[in-house]
Amino acid sequence: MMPRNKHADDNRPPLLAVAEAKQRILDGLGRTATEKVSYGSALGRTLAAPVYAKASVPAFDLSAMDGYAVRGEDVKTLPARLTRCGESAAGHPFTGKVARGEAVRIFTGAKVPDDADVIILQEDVDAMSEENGITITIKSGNPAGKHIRRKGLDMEKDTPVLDAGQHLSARAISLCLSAGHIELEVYKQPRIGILSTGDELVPPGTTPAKGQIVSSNAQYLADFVEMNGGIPINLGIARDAAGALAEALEAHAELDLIVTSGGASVGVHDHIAGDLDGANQKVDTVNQTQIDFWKIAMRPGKPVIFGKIRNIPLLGLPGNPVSSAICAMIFLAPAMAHMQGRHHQDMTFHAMLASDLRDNDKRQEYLRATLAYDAAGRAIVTPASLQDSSMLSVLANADVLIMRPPFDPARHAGDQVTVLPIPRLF
Ligand SMILES: Nc1nc2c(c(=O)[nH]1)N[C@H]1C(S)=C(S)[C@@H](COP(=O)(O)OP(=O)(O)OC[C@H]3O[C@@H](n4cnc5c(N)ncnc54)[C@H](O)[C@@H]3O)O[C@H]1N2
Ligand code: MOO
Repeated sequence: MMPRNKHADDNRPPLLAVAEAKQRILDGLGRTATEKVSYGSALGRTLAAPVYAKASVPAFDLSAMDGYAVRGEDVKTLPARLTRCGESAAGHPFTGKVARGEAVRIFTGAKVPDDADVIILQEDVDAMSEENGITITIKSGNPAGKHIRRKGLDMEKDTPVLDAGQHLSARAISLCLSAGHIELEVYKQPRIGILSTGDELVPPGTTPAKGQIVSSNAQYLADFVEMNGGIPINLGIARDAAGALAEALEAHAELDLIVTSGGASVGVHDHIAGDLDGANQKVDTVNQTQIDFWKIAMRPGKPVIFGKIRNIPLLGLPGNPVSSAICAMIFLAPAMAHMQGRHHQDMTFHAMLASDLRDNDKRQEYLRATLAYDAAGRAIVTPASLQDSSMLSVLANADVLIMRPPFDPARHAGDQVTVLPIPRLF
């Protein structure tokens, strides 16, 4: 009988699918508490309560054009001669009424005077001056109501304009201001601890000695957390030793999520999974560790881990910089959205392949690729020829990830594939 290979794990369960891994991460995360913030600090936050319009916007009927406000009955027959009786400008409304035979000079954004129901563009009017009392000639008209923005067109008083869970973009914040709000109820920013692991790592700014490398993952993850509305907490670099994870957390109890990079795989120097399943803990009950899953059907990103330590959820990302970066896009972005009460939706589209791809195996794949448009405006995607998960040079120059499901058959130049844009900041 052949001796059993110590490293083989032939009875291993099938790797967890990416979608299921994502769902299990979301299921394992709570929402942060809520707080009120001023509009100037609200960018990127998520609304915890719906926003209602405090007043109708516009608050009164406005002219959408520069011209003259008249009564429809006066311009049924053209040309029509009317007397200019006043002016309505933005911020300076005409307070009188428009009588028969009269016209009010009006400008874009100005209140439409009472009794006027037609706006005539100034291009359609002969007027000798900008004086009140002059006679003007209307050469052509517009139907009643055209070029008038009615009261409540944008929002009606007391109606909802944004739902809870809405991401506060600059657009959404300007809507809130227009709706009369200067304070918004939002989810607190999740505090995300970032721990790098590896005896070879030195912090940026340190010249690596032989065998050492500069740690680049932690800064990527910190930027990623910040751009996704969280507060990154640098937990430093843990050495490749059993129990190093718990030690690194000692001074950091107030975390909503821990993200580690490295030490996720199966080597004897990889300790994250071991630290989580209790095998490396002397007193397991102190650290309250749990492992939900380890290893998923994803390339790059196979050794991803999800678990808990001291009741804090932990997402263990692989050390390879490209794996860590892509796993953040696929798992950390939706996780952070979820913690802040928001649903994350990957925005994918289809593009035409510029070169052939061989058939895929059992792992869902995310290929680094560049995007260009041909003369007909079609999106053309070119996968990088080298896809090694250590190659930041490829990732940093990529525009999109080509997403390939497990067992995707061979694809050929000209085929349509699904692509996921890499946001410019990442
Ligand atoms: N026998 C097997 N070996 C490996 C497997 C496997 O299934 N069986 N999986 C491979 C895959 S896939 C990946 S991904 C890696 C992930 O390994 P780890 O998460 O344990 O990562 P490390 O070994 O710690 O590091 C990998 C690589 O990345 C560099 N690194 C680590 N941290 C950083 C950082 N903060 N900044 C920059 N670079 C970093 C590290 O020096 C290594 O070169 O495992 C495979 N092995
Ligand atoms: O899955 Mo690893 O993340 O190939 O490099």
